[in-house]
Order: sequence, then C-alpha cells, then structure tokens
Amino acid sequence: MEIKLINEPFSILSTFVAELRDVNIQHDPLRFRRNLERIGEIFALEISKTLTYKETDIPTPLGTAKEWLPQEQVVVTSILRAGVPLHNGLLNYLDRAENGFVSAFRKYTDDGEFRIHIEYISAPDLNDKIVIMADPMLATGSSLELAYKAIQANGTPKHVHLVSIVASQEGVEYIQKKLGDEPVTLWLATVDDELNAKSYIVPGLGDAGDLAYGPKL
Ligand SMILES: O=P(O)(O)OC[C@H]1O[C@H](OP(=O)(O)OP(=O)(O)O)[C@H](O)[C@@H]1O
Ligand SMILES: O=c1cc[nH]c(=O)[nH]1
Ligand SMILES: [Mg+2]
Repeated sequence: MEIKLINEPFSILSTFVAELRDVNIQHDPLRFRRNLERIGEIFALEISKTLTYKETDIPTPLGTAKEWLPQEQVVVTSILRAGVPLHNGLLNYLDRAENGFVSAFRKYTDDGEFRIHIEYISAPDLNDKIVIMADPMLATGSSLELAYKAIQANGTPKHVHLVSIVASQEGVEYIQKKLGDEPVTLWLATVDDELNAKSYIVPGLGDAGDLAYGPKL
C-alpha cells in the first residue's frame, strides 16, 4: 500500500482544509459541503495522474489534434453520509465514472462504545476497474477497512484509491496493518496526532456528517 499526502507543496488545498476545521466558519453547512467538494476535485486531479492514457485523434473544426485520454473505467464509491460531498467533487472531474455507495456508521451503545454497521451497498461490477473510495474522516480506520472489504463482493478491482481528508496517525497505521498488502493507495490531505476517548480526531474538525447534513439520532 502506498500513502500519498497531498498537503505539500503548499497549495490552495490548505485554505479549504482550514475552513473545514475553523469553528468560526465550519457551521455554514453550504460552505462546509462545498469545501469537501472542492477538495474532492483536487484529489480527482491528483488521482487522474495515476491512470493509463492513450493518444487519441480528436477532430477539431480545423484538423485533427492528438490528445491523451484515460483508458480505465473508474468507479467512485463513498461512505454515507459524510462521503457524499467528497464523492460529488471527485465526480465533477471524473464525470464518466460509475458510482457506488456504502453505508458505514458508528452505532453507539449506552456505555458509549460503538461498532461500525454496514447495512447497505450499491455498487457496479468492480472487476479490473479503478475504484476510488471516499470518506473525509479516517479516525480509527474501521469504517474504511470494513467498507473496502464489503465492496470486494462486487469483484476484484485493478486498484483501489482510498481518499480521506483528515486522518489520525492511529487510523493510518491501522489501515496500513489491515490493507498493507492490498493493491491500494491511501490519499490524505492532513494527518493529526491524536484520537480522543470517543475516537474523534484531535484537533480534527468535529463530526463531518453532522456539519454537512445536521444531527442524526
Ligand atoms: O475511522 P472511523 O473510526 O471508522 O471513523 C470515521 C467514520 O466516522 C464518520 O462517520 P459517522 O459514523 O459519523 O457517520 P455519518 O457520516 O453519517 O455522520 C466518518 O464519516 C467516517 O465514516
Ligand atoms: O473525528 C471524527 C471521527 C469520526 N467521524 C467524524 O466525523 N469525525
Ligand atoms: Mg458522523
């Protein structure tokens, strides 16, 4: 497994991440979702550089131009809920991609413990395709690991790009341990040092799903 941290060299990306984190800005849900989407667009551009390209004749009004076009079929998948705006951003650029969705959410018990529940998968045939799996938060890493394993039921992808915006160091190490031998690249915008007692990333940004879509029961 390869890990790609895209926050260096410095770019406009860090402005969008700062706005997601900033407690004085993040409570504007339209802006929060749009920043997730904009970061998805940046990841799409970076991931597109890893695709296979073929030189292709393009008819113009004045002649024939040669352009390099991507060859593989891409499938953008995301983890509900918080993955949706990131998914939209990836799809803005990878607009011919097929799409998949996985529900993976924390279900809390009265003692404050939680387990990850996967109840819904909707995805196409993944055999030999380039799969992107998006979730803005990589905290313990359980959601991403289980979602990755769940979609394998739809076929064996050629490669899987796992995309997260804010990761914890512990979560990165967990994914490395669980998926280290898989044909996977883990793309991240930033890595924070800590997880708190409730497995939230510190400093992180809070609850991405709630900030994008409001509280849930
Ligand atoms: O790495 P983990 O410890 O598994 O945590 C990360 C997961 O938690 C969040 O989802 P959440 O359960 O809050 O669902 P939501 O998107 O519906 O709010 C986030 O979007 C990830 O899916
Ligand atoms: O810090 C975290 C951890 C899980 N889910 C979030 O939205 N934020
Ligand atoms: Mg949430």
